[in-house]
Amino acid sequence: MDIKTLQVFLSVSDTLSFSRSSEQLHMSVSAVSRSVQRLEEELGRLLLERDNRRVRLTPAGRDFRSYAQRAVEDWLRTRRQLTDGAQLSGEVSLYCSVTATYSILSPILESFRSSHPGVEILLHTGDPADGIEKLLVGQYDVAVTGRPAQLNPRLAFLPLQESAMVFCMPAADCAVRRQVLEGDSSAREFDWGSLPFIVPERGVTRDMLDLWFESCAIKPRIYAQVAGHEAIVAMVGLGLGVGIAPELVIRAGGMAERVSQIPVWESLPALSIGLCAPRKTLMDPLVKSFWDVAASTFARTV
Ligand SMILES: CC(=O)[C@](C)(O)C(=O)O
Repeated sequence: MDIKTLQVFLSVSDTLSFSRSSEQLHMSVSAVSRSVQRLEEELGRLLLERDNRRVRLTPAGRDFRSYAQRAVEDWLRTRRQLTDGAQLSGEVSLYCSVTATYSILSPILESFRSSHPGVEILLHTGDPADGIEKLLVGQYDVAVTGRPAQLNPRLAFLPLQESAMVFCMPAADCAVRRQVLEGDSSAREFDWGSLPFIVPERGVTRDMLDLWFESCAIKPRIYAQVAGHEAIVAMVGLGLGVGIAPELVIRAGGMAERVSQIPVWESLPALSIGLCAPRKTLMDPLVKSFWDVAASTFARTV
């Protein structure tokens, strides 16, 4: 049994006519009929009932038809992916945080590498807050970033995963933790202004936090401004202050045990994490194929 045989069977099960299928497939009627017959012999079951007037699917034929449809679709898709990928060669440059390399990029790269073996990925890590700027000056093709409230119209954004933004404090007993626990952080009147805050230097999450401070009428005490959420989580874990970070970064990093969440009266909006690229760059078939693989990888997991 081969794919061609399955295609012949599917055609006859659609047209319910050997002669119409023979025209459709550019084969002789006897070749179509032989092909179905050989399939039936191989399976030891009758798939099509024929009499002089008409052709009908048997119950076994109906079952086999759904298998044949799946097998043919699967084959066509795989062939398309392999041939598309084999034809493409070149480089795609990516910019993202260390956390994003293993939590977001690794499943994408796994399928991309097998479907596009000729394409090389150049990966650079750094503060995700710089991603958009770097794309706009043409330094990279694609970045993993949080979605800004206002996206520059020259950029496209593909959302892949949502992550809650979490306020965190040191998990071990220390002065900062005691200071938080002295009051009720989930109450509106909690004194946030006296806590040493470790905040992102700039970027989407810094903007979110500034808005939050403003809407809650809090004048924060900024203890440190750092690049990258991993550094915030590490500093909080060391007992230096309280901070914010996407839950994904806390969970994926090595300090998850050393920080704990601070309950809040009003939470920050969730961060939409995804791929960002200049619209112009997306017209490059290499970049577009990476984008498409990312979309289908995450469509399966979300
Ligand atoms: C925005 C982003 O890339 C992450 C994974 O959330 C991060 O590293 O902060």
